[in-house]
Amino acid sequence: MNAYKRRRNHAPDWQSYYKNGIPQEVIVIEDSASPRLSPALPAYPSHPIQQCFAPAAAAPPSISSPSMNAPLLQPYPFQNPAPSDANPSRPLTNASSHLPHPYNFWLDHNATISNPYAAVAPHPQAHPPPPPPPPSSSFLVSSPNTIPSYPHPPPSYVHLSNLPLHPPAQHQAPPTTHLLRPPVSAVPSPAPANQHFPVSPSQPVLPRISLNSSNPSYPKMQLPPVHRRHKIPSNQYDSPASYPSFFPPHLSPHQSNGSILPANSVTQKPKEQVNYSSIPNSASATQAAVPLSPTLAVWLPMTQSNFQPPPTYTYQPSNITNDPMVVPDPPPPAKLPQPKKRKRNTTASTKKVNCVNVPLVADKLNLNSSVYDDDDGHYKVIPNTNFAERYTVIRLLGHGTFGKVIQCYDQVQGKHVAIKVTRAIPKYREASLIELRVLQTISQNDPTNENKCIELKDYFDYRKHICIVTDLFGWSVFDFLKNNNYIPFPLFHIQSLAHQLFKSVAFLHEIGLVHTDLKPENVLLVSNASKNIRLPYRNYSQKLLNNTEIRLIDFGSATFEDEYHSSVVSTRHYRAPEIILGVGWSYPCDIWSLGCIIVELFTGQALFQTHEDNEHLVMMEKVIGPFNYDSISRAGRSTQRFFRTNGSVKYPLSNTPKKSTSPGITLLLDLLRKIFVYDPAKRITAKEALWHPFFSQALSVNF
Ligand SMILES: Nc1ncnc2c1ncn2[C@@H]1O[C@H](COP(=O)(O)OP(=O)(O)OP(=O)(O)O)[C@@H](O)[C@H]1O
Repeated sequence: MNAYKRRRNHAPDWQSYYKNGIPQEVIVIEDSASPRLSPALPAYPSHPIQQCFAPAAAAPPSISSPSMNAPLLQPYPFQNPAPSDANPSRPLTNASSHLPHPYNFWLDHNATISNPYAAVAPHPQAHPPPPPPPPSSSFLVSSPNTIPSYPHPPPSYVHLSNLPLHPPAQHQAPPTTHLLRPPVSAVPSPAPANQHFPVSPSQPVLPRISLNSSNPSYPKMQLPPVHRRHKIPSNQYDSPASYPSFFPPHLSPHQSNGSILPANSVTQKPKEQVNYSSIPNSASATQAAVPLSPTLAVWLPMTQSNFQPPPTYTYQPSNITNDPMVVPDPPPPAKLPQPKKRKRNTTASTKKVNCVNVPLVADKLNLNSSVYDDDDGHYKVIPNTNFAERYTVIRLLGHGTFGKVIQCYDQVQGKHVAIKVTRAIPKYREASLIELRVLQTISQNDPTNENKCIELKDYFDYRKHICIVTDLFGWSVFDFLKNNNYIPFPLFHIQSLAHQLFKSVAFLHEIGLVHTDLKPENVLLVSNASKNIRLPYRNYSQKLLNNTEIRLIDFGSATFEDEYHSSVVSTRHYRAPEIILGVGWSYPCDIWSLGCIIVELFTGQALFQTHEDNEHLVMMEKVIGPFNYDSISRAGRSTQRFFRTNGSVKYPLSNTPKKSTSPGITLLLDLLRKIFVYDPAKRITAKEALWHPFFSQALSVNF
């Protein structure tokens, strides 16, 4: 609700990130002591992964994101030479020489984590967080370097028949529990031999699905099955052609004019067997006995500077292929179609609640309000007191400008619930009526709660406080991050969290709602029960969630697209540029916020840590690229005031404190590239994002 407050000033020691070497095994310690952390965290940022994504000198224009004239996110290891932020004198041409190998962290073989979606512990907030850990000499953050497993070609376009696994001779028993893949039902039926995955008898075959697919808590990844991949609803990003950056430049099927090369015009090199074991690889010694997953088997060699692609990687439009699993593509268009102007009207079946009647619960004691309210109209939380003749107050869960959230015991249903008790002040009471209306609309349109927004269980007016009753959940994602010393989530958890978020937001947008306040604090874990994982190269343990299921909360600022929009929405760090520039906002502002959240899950840090408009814009300029000069010159005076005559953001200002720093943070994901598009009309939608290949890649337990 509160768009204006906050927060966060911490800085992990990125320098000592890998200083003790690469991980070789994971030890799982059940119920071990809290992690030991370092109190001294030097200034952010200086992590090599950030240096990898320095602005490109001459990046090609993005076909699918025309507004990004010069995309600044350059993937490791395909980046153009460019000086890094942290060390401008050092070009990044030879990133692999100073970066740890991204796949050193592929722990397929050694990971011993059994089903991470198993037990659901009692509500975590019933147990106070562990005391602050003792200081340690080093602070290591888990690996944002897992990111370079992306970009990669979607499995259905990759023919691996001739790809040797490395090294077959030393293959050991395939892992059984750690390859996290979508449920069986969501995965395309296996390809015939020698077509998509290595299946020759001399080559080991990794299990394609090893997670218990019947586990209902695992989010259903919406994989585009092979035979349907050209039948997804038509939009900007629904075909292989929409993902040009997916392919390394020399493999791209796209010509510079945007058209797709016909398959037979792609240069075919003589068929050759690539000897991957001869590729210099700092990880080879430790990974010698680790079988590679299909995705890794493709991308590990590609990360080497001397990699020569075997001809089997060549993209072929499927009308030429003999693969019976692939439906022929339509003939390639001469020019990629311009993205259509997308209209996201609410569907005809959307039920919009227009009137909320809040039942009154009488106060039998008829006390003076000063007994139960403080001076600000907040309800005083006193444990073990009666609340609304039905609940017993247990404890305070959280509070904001608009009120408090209290854990209560429901004597009728015999279970714990969360009650949001709004301040007894007219404007906050009105705001909570808006939230109630939104929650009712959500319930009516998703009665079985498939879309993981918080469910309204009850509501009433008690002692002049509007009260909203919901199920009780665990920590917010932000609280978990904080309690894990801001150690980033592993990539396979980020995949799951991001997929659920996009699904919830796609649903909200479908019914005509913009959330407007998406942030890690408003994403609750159903349970924050976790394991303590101790990595041998760290001298402390870290938490690994047992279950990544989440619920989206705080619909206090949610706005129907066709109704009044306040001029400023969103919490600062997650605020989209169109809101700052005052040029009008809609659904895409949620997508921007989701992008910021995803980066935060990757890094443990808010992407745009600022409290000032110009500084915020200059940070965006640094991370994403220059704003569009034409649209600035067409914008009104109030927008133009942020820019110089050449279109760059005015910064620093005369009153900017000297020590104010720029974030220097950039992270590359193709998905983020499509999210962080200045023009909201060209930004990827939540529905489109659900089809993004990031969500269909199989990820291993990876730190
Ligand atoms: N159902 C729930 N289960 C457990 N904790 C909850 C629940 N709902 C809310 N909380 C806790 O209360 C906090 C505040 O909730 P919420 O964001 O809905 O209130 P708010 O007044 O709008 O807060 P803000 O002003 O910070 O946006 C959450 O961050 C979360 O920690």
